[in-house]
Amino acid sequence: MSMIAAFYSGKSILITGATGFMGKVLMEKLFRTSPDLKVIYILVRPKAGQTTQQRVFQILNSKLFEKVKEVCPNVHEKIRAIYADLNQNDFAISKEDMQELLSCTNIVFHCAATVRFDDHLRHAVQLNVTATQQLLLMASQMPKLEAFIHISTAFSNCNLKHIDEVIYPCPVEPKKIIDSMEWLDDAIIDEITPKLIGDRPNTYTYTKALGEMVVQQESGNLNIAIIRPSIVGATWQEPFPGWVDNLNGPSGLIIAAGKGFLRAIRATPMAVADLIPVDTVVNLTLAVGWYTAVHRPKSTLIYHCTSGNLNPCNWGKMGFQVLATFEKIPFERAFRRPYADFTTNTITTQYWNAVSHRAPAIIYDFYLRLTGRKPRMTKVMNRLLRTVSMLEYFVNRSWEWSTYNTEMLMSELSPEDQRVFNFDVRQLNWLEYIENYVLGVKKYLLKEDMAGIPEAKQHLKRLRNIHYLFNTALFLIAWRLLIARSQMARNVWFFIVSFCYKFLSYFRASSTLKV
Ligand SMILES: CCCCCCCCCCCCCCCCCCCCCCCCCCCCCC(=O)SCCNC(=O)CCNC(=O)[C@H](O)C(C)(C)COP(=O)(O)OP(=O)(O)OC[C@H]1O[C@@H](n2cnc3c(N)ncnc32)[C@H](O)[C@@H]1OP(=O)(O)O
Ligand SMILES: NC(=O)C1=CN([C@@H]2O[C@H](COP(=O)(O)OP(=O)(O)OC[C@H]3O[C@@H](n4cnc5c(N)ncnc54)[C@H](OP(=O)(O)O)[C@@H]3O)[C@@H](O)[C@H]2O)C=CC1
Repeated sequence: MSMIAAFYSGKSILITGATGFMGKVLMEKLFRTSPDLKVIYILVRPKAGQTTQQRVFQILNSKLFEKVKEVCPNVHEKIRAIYADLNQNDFAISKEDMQELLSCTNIVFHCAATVRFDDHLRHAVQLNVTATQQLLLMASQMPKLEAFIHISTAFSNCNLKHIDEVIYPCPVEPKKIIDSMEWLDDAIIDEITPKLIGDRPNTYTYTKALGEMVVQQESGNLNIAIIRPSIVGATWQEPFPGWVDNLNGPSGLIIAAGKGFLRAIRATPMAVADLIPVDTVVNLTLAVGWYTAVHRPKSTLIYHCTSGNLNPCNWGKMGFQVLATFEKIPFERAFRRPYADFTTNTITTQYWNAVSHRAPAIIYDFYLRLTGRKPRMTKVMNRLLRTVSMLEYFVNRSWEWSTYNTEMLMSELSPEDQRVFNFDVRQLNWLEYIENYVLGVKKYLLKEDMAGIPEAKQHLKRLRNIHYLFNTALFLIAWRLLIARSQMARNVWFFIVSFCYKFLSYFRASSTLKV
């Protein structure tokens, strides 16, 4: 019997960010492996016209939860959605709900965050720093609390090259930042943001680093651990391979490449692609929850959940495998044939952006206008290129994360726990994983049917023919213009034509002789 699974039985667990990518997989695994847990409280806000209950209903009725319903048929009764907005005081939780949370919670998993790179500093601080502080305050009032697990990111210290499992302080104290956000106006915040984030690339990584400092400073007597995942990708094994439900990280780029919008990227092929499957992160998180509660380490332990130092893969290999998978499993209605290149040169990037991205978008929009439709491709392309430019920082550098605590924890697990809560990335076969990832993007994000693959392949053939025709026409036009202007070009042209004519005449004469 798994000790970790047994540990969660009968427990009341509080999860923030349960409606997010990682939160859903965390809930799924908990219900599937510990169906006897008492209750999972989730802090949810209404969104996109859905009430909190409707959101939970939708999650539980999704494909991700199909296996859970077999193992834990009363899952609806074990999940308690609590109306909450982490941007508000006391999270806008009602008094009764707050009382219940404070008196019953045994374990907290804090996953909620804004993961947008371009979020305004005020908002990123509110969610990634202030809300963490408030949650810790709540946790300190929970008499039954056994462990508080905070999800950070391996990139919180991406300004460093080698990162240990320790908290690195930021120059300005988080408390000062929180206070200043109360009274500074947006214009001043905009002005000081570059100075505050320093050599980090965005407000996300900066505020996640501040969040860690808050955890350290406010930990008091709590049993706390911090998990730092790198780039979280689709599921590797559980509950089934390839599950993904948002565009973050590589998923959006896989779509953009598969649909033929993105054909070149400024990326270093040899740089380490530190991707980590979401189920691996969740398995480590649950193991850390158990270890922190049962072994009560004296200090806050940080666990790196990364792949680079144990089973490295680089962006070149990853890009190549993504492209190879498109050959077998193409996406439907592609704009152009998927083709791609990595370049590390800024001028080449600008050239590719103009020739391979913007020009086809402009031509397509011209075609849309001619056929009486609204042009849209240039706008889509501009947004895509903006997104790509924000991700470039992460595909042109390599980091080294030490993983002593993570490896120590692995050695502490029983063989059964190592199997059920597997977070050993050395067992990951990248080629297989990437193929399943692309397939998952097609099925779960794009919602495309496998039956459409032959038609998608036909469509790609048509695109190839259009591409050849277009290039030939372009060549002939360019050549014609050149001939009109240059005597030398004319001479070359007549030489080629007469050579071809002689060759054909010889060929015809020799075949006549044979007859
Ligand atoms: C020698 C080798 C030869 C091989 C040749 C192969 C070459 C291949 C070259 C190109 C093909 C590539 C193939 C793919 C290969 C894999 C390569 C993958 C590279 C992946 C890089 C990932 C780096 C991630 C780093 C993460 C580090 C930190 C990790 C964390 O801790 S947090 C989680 C990460 N967070 C995020 O990812 C959030 C990022 N997103 C944002 O911040 C915002 O969305 C935004 C980018 C600022 C855009 O904001 P907007 O205001 O414009 O609005 P919105 O968010 O609504 O989105 C706008 C439109 O953009 C779409 N979109 C959103 N995200 C992505 C995305 N990641 N990729 C693509 N598109 C995205 C969104 O859908 C909107 O679209 P619209 O509705 O049509 O307008
Ligand atoms: N994805 C990745 O590549 C990585 C993620 N991480 C970390 O993992 C954690 C989970 O990330 P991930 O699941 O990918 O992120 P998502 O963006 O998918 O989920 C974020 C979650 O936070 C919730 N949330 C945001 N704002 C509020 C609010 N004001 N009130 C209540 N809830 C709110 C969201 O709720 P709602 O659905 O209502 O918006 C959602 O449930 C984060 O801490 C992130 O920093 C770390 C490394 C990499």
